[in-house]
Amino acid sequence: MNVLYFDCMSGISGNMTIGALLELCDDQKWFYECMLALPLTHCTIHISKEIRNGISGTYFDVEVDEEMVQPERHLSDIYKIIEEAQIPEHAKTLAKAIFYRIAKAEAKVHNMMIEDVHFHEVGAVDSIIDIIGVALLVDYLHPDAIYSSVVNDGYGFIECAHGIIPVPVPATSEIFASSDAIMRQIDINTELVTPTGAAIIAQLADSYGPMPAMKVNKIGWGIGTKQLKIPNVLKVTLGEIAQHPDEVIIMESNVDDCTGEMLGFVMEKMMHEGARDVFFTPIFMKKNRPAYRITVVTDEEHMKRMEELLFLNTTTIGFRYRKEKRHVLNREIVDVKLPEGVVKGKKVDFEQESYIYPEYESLKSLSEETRIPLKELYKRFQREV
Ligand SMILES: O=C([S-])c1cc(C(=O)S)c[n+]([C@@H]2O[C@H](COP(=O)(O)O)[C@@H](O)[C@H]2O)c1
Ligand code: NI
Repeated sequence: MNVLYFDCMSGISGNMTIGALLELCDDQKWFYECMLALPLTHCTIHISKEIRNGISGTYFDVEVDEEMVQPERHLSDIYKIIEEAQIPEHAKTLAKAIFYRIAKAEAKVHNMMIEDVHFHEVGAVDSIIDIIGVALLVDYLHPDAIYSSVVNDGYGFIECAHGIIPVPVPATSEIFASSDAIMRQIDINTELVTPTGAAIIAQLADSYGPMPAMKVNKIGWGIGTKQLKIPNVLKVTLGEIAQHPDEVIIMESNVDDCTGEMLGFVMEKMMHEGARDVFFTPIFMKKNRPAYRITVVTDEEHMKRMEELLFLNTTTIGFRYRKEKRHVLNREIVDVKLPEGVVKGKKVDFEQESYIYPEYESLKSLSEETRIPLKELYKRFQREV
């Protein structure tokens, strides 16, 4: 599974993200062409190599012609620009979702309706270019998952169109408050996370924490505008990890009046009709009744059918359900040759090791064919892998 890991040691902004992601692309020509085709005028894109504390990276900057007054833009105007851009549909959806986060936060901070928010700095031409650019690059790199470090912001005050405002700036705080993002303040007396940067990471990151174990393939450094005592860089790592994040639905019901035959029957039906797993746990219910908890592991697609099977085939009159995250290892079915025949095995990789486990049905068939006991074939299988 290909992943991107954002190390937001010096916070995050739109231009730092573009700089870092550009360094991860083998070919950048298509990116310039898409950006130049955007329906925005009186601005020039500059891409250069710069150094912060000895670390070289890509500095992406949009120079806006100050002489030309840009129109005041609402969210609907920005959506129109995104819609008209010659970019893939997925990049458009992503760019709109990032802008929506900013608009929602601005509306909350300034006590306005989202439709009435008009963008001055956040939402000016450079932010539009930054956000569309980020969406394009993420679409191009199409990672299976994106993780982030805890996002560092500074402290103190900064001056912007509103006057002097505290750091983290109100829009950034709001964006984080309405997402799962995890942030902290570090000992740097300025803004490290811009509202655009906050909206990008809040939209992209699946989770926050230290970098997971991965095979590192490439590193991109995005340079921040300010000179700080720490390196003002965003480090994005492109890597591969063996785990695959996934979501399942867990349905549960406690029954004290269901026979063993009914339970066995419903389990068979559910497994046949797409449940990932069904199991029973002995429990003691109210009124000291020995009973069973029925647990069904399923997905969105099969949940409705599982509900029908549960109500039709057991005595239950209700169930609880929840979504749970899970991590599974990537797996591949392989043939393992034994002197007696071929057995199918499940091959999984974890960190530097590979493991192969026999597929029971395949082992059972060979045992029936050869009359060699299953446990003996199991031992022979282990010797071959
Ligand atoms: O323009 C507006 S409304 C604005 C609001 C806020 C709030 O926190 S509210 C902050 N700022 C500052 O503008 C610059 C540019 O931000 P980008 O995200 O476009 O890079 C930045 O310093 C913000 O803190 C502007
Ligand atoms: Ni504002």
